[in-house]
Amino acid sequence: PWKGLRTYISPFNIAFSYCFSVLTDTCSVPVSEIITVEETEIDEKHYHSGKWQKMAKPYAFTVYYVKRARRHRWRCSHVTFWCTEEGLCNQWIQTLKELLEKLTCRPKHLLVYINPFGGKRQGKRIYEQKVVPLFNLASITADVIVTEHANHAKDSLFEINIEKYDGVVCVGGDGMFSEVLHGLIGRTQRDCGVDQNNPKASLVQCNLRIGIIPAGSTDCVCYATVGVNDPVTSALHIIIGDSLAMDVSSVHHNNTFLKYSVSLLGYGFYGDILRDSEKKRWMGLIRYDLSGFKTFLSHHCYEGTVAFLPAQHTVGSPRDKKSSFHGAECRQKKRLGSEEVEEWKVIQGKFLAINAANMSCACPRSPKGLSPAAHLADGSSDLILVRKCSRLNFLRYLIRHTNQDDQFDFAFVEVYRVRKFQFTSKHVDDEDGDLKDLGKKRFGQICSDHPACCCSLPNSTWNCDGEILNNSAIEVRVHCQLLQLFARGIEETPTQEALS
Ligand SMILES: CCCCCCCCCCCCC/C=C/[C@@H](O)[C@H](COP(=O)(O)O)NC(=O)CCCCCCCCCCCCCCC
Ligand SMILES: Nc1ncnc2c1ncn2[C@@H]1O[C@H](COP(=O)(O)OP(=O)(O)O)[C@@H](O)[C@H]1O
Ligand SMILES: [Ca+2]
Repeated sequence: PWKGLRTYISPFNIAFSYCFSVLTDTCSVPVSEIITVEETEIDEKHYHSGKWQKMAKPYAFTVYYVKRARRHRWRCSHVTFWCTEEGLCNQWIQTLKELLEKLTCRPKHLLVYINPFGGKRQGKRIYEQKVVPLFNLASITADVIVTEHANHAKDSLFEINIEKYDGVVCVGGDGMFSEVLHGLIGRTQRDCGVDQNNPKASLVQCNLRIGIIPAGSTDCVCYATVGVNDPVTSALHIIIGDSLAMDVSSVHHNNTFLKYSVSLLGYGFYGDILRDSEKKRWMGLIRYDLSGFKTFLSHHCYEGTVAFLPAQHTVGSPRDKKSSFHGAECRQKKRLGSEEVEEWKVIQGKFLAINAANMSCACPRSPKGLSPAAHLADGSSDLILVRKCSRLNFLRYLIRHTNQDDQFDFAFVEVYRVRKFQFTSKHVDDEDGDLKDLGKKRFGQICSDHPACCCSLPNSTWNCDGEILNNSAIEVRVHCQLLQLFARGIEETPTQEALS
């Protein structure tokens, strides 16, 4: 019946493998990657354009599906199928729609937060121009909140009736994602009666998944979980209902909850960059380069003690060559029995940077990230200690984040996979004054007393996913798979044929 077809679909494929094959360009698309199926109106012009005239009145339907493009990008593509029998055409539409309805992982109704001031201030435009048309195509409805101030999204998640949504979408950068995550985790704990201030409490997993439409400055969470910071790709992962579990670290100070962290928790270098760059927010994205350069020249180191609990339950090490990223599967060897003794390790010294990476922290600046083999969902974090060294050595260390060389292969760099850690500065936090003033003054000054080595300063601040923490002494614990994203992890690069 499919005479004169431009494209041909095999019923057998649908029946047996939930796939359809487009024989003309031989591609196969799993039903799970079909965005939608629509009846196609055939206009008079099209019909009389010659090609179809010999055929009886044709009927057609269009399948919209995910097509992979270069460098982990996804695009919406479509193919139209024609035939002369109305009944058969309808049957195809019906069958495909039924198959799609069985995919219960797909969201229907979403709550969207847009930070209009993130990154290049394009959040609203990106959402309206790139995401809305795709959500409409997929019949996804959304309630949209454009934030009016910092913490708007977080606070609103404590009040809103979240039960009617299938997910929360944040349009912005890592800071905006962090807000939504605090709102969602905080709300879940409140609803379940768990006290976030108790560092030993076992937190309850969130039911709603979060989708990130990248519109920020670093977009590291999106980049490291999708493979690219591209709004269309992220929208498509949301539409097809992908899920990716991820670990979340809780940060406490003196039995008081401070923050959660999913990507980088950094003291010293990244803390100083962030503190300096916040004053330069008006500059946009280059603020990080300027502050980075300035912080690099300042070359401050900080004295303190790091105590950590090595992760014995995980497979693999931070020094593995191949990224052990792959996603949702939790690569735990075994659950630790409560009778197993926890052995803390203690390291004291002067550090240029202390970084805890819960994920690779890959971003456009560093495509393999701070800890390329960090695992997203194994209940561990990679703790990187960069000890006092010369500027030249620190520069060599930084440069290795941008190429294929091993950034851990230095005598002054150590890396551990941990479940918990604590940091205490040699100089105790003085909340009401002296040190803070000192802290304010010291930024920007290039140490002239010790030009060759480091200038030791009392305290830095923690950079917690792009937010500043005011205490230097912290206690950190990784919560395995506390959160789910609309993502699937970074796919193996498809072969050239698959792309053509
Ligand atoms: C010599 C070049 C060295 C480049 C080394 C780059 C390593 C970059 C790793 C970045 C990891 C980022 C982890 C994610 C952090 C975000 O959560 C967080 C918030 O993001 P948001 O603004 O989107 O909300 N972003 C940040 O904290 C920004 C970190 C920015 C790091 C910039 C580093 C620039 C270093 C420049 C050194 C220059 C030395 C020049 C010597 C001649
Ligand atoms: N309407 C708003 N006005 C001011 N700040 C906001 C607003 N909405 C969100 N924020 C805050 O802006 C900060 C940075 O946002 P983010 O989207 O991460 O952009 P960037 O990647 O450029 O830092 C976040 O900490 C968030 O709390
Ligand atoms: Ca992890």
